[in-house]
Amino acid sequence: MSQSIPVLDLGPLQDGAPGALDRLGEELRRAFTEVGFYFVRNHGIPQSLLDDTFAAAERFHAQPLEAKLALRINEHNIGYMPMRGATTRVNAVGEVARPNANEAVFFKRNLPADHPDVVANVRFRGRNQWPAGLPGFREQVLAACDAFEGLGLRLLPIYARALGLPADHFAPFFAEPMYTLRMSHYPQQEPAAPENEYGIAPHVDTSFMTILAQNRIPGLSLRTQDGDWIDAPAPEGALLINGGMMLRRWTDNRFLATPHRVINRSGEERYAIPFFMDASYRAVMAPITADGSPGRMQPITYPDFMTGYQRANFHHAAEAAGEKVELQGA
Ligand SMILES: O=C(O)CCC(=O)C(=O)O
Ligand SMILES: [Fe+2]
Repeated sequence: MSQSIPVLDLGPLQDGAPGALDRLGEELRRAFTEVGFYFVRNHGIPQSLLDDTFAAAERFHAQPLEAKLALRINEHNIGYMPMRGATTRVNAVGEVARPNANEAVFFKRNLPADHPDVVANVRFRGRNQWPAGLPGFREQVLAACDAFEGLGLRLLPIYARALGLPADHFAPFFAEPMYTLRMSHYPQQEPAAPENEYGIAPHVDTSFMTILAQNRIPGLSLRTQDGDWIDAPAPEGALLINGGMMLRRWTDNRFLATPHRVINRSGEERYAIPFFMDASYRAVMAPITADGSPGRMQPITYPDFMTGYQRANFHHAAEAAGEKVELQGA
């Protein structure tokens, strides 16, 4: 029914206003049962930090291709993915799309070389790959990761209330959240570009929570429950948040994972910085059902889900063609 994206204002919660958490919980429940996306205002991340992070993303992508290719994306989904380097195989609207017209670089939690998971080469627990010639870049990315993670953690009590649970329900599952910061660059697509060429083809994220910062250039749209595509703009001071397959699954399909896509025919360069956040690596997510019953899906961990997802989407034909299948939000 709702054709617009709800806006949640975190201000009253910050100020300790009575009833604020329950009110936001109800707004979030509606957002995730009707739309699957919401904006947050008064989210606590300074605009200057977002601006500086966009500047860092532009500096990264302005490097010569060889410098970026030196950081080529690996099995942990960390590193640089070249322009048209991946195709969205699991296409939310069932069409065959061309390789995505964007380039992106992915970072995860910055683990030290002697971390036990790094030493054991645990999948999705690899070390970040940093560019050699960009002073200050690493510090900026780390500051952005800390800020987005902080916001994600502050939102968890609202998710708990939206599901009728005690405010601290999710805390033990997010002791050390998995996350991926993606810096995407969408070049202008030619007006004459084929219909099935997207900046990013219609897809559903894998994440529990995606916090999205966009620069001022439009291009993102989402598909409503009615099947219409509506624009998801980037209003000043607001961040856009959505849920992916992990949220849908964990909530026993009660919360939506809404398909979305990017087309950049704005005539300008578009940058976006999504932050995909998930539970801790070893946290077991058992379905949270309305009546406390076991639910339809098996309990699962992040690595089990991600490896199963990748296997399900693996096409030998794609591999033979040297094509990388996009891992959304790994
Ligand atoms: O670029 C955007 O605005 C959204 C990108 C996106 O959906 C993704 O990276 O999963
Ligand atoms: Fe996405």
